[in-house]
Amino acid sequence: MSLYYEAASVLANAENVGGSLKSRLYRQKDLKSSPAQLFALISETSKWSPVLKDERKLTPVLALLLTHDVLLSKSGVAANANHVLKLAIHRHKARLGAEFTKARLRRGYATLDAFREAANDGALEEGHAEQKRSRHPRWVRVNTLVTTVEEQLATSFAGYEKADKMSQVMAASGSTKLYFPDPNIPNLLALPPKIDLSKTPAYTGGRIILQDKASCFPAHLMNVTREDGDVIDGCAAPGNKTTHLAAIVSNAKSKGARQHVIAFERDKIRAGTLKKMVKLASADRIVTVKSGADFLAAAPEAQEFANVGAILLDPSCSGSGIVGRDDAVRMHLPEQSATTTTPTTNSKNSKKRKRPDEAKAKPEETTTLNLAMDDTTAEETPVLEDKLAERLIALSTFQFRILTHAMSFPNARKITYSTCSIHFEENEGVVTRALLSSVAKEGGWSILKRADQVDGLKTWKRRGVWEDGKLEETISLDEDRKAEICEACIRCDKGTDEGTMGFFVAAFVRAAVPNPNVVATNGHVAAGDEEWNGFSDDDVDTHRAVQDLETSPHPTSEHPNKKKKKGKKK
Ligand SMILES: C[S@@+](CC[C@H](N)C(=O)[O-])C[C@H]1O[C@@H](n2cnc3c(N)ncnc32)[C@H](O)[C@@H]1O
Repeated sequence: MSLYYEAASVLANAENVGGSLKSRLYRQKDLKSSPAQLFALISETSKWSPVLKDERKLTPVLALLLTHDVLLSKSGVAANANHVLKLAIHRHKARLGAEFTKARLRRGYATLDAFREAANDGALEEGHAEQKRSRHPRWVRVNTLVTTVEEQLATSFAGYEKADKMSQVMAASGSTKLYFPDPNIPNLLALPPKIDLSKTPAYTGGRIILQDKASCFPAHLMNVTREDGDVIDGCAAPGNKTTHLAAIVSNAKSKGARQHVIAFERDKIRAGTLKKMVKLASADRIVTVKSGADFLAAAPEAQEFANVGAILLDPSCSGSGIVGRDDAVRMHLPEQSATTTTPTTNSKNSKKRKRPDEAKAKPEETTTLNLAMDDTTAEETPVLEDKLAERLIALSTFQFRILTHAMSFPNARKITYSTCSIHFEENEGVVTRALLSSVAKEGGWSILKRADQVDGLKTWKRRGVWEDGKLEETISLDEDRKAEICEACIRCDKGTDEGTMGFFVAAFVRAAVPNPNVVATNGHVAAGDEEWNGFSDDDVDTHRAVQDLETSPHPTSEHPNKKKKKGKKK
């Protein structure tokens, strides 16, 4: 019977453990219930919580979880017949059933099935009509390592109709069988926002990958050819861009080249997710995962990177472009003041011993609880407004370092740099500072102009936006140069008709490097490119620096606003 107590404790998250709901459940080693069962209970209950929160006889979270199971779970409450919670909820079963029917009729649903469909579509949420207008489609990338779009349309999406416009897909309910082929990214389909593909054989078998459109831009913009040799993904987990790169590389490979993707991931736990995703996508024959490996510590001139001609960088960022995912859990809790009787009490005077998981639970201060459902996006957590300026300095310092480090790989000819941030500092700011850096100038790097970008992205209309006053005063660019940089940068905005999250990507190129395939055979780098040695193992742990600016200042002096930080208390 720990199921409900454990679910309540996970939801209360008294210890403020970070990460998505799924990662918290799977990381917690002392759970008695299965993480999958807990996840199912919490996510299903959340769908019904706008209705069920009106139950006022139990502690808020327990009331929701138990009411859900007593009314809506096929097998009822998962407990022995004489368990205190089961008895408590069953005492109210008849009344709950009657209230539930009234709630259904009040909302205008004639049958339970119609009510269920509305819950699954999010229609029970307040402001649903408003949200519907700016909904985020379910983007599906067909994994061409194992299948084709044609095959998926004939099998996994058999019976789906092709929409004429994106707007039709965005407004459709979760049960509408509709798709829209994306005009910018090959092998990408937009499906209705609330569609649940997570249990389909195509998803669990790795034939389709749920990846936001914007997140497909970097690998596509890279436009990998067989001449590019191996490709590094410098910040890879959970691996959406890695497997996308692998699919593109495999396409080039079929024309005769032997190319690999080398995926760096500094966080070992996230590297575990990355490995699973790579295997699931059947990309393990192409991708080598470097688990726990810091890309900043990779020696550019090492033999293992001699054939690296392209580097994709999608480093940690503020995550300010991430949209509230449609599959996020939004739990509506009963009002705290409404808690009247509880089978186990949190009252100070109670003589009854508290269960440890209950004792940990802090009182719900809000009536809604928002939880990220899974880890398939990024590792970013929202930044508080008052900490934003500091975080942006820390993040952009790290981003600049990682980008210029990539520029120091002697045989690299292409780099993409992306973030899911909307901030100039992390985007056009980093790009400009990197372009003006000595490593870029000496290495002959320039930004990939719009006219030279791959089909599909050349025509993408959202471009970079310049913000004066955000770079240090010593950087002075004329208006033409600013406009040129912005035109080369690609942006995606959230809440638009295009159905993307907020995103930024730019690419860098250079021509004057030897053919990587030739270099790979002799293992030597071209003369003249050796001066830049990248960063050593002794450099600061940037991840810590990103998370804690106060205690771990950055060693590089190249950040524009760093001077302003001088003298700051550490
Ligand atoms: C924004 S996420 C990457 C998302 C990924 N590209 C995708 O599309 O699935 C950034 C990742 O980079 C990792 N990371 C940050 N700094 C790194 C470094 N110096 N070396 C290797 N990995 C790093 C973080 O742990 C995190 O998993």
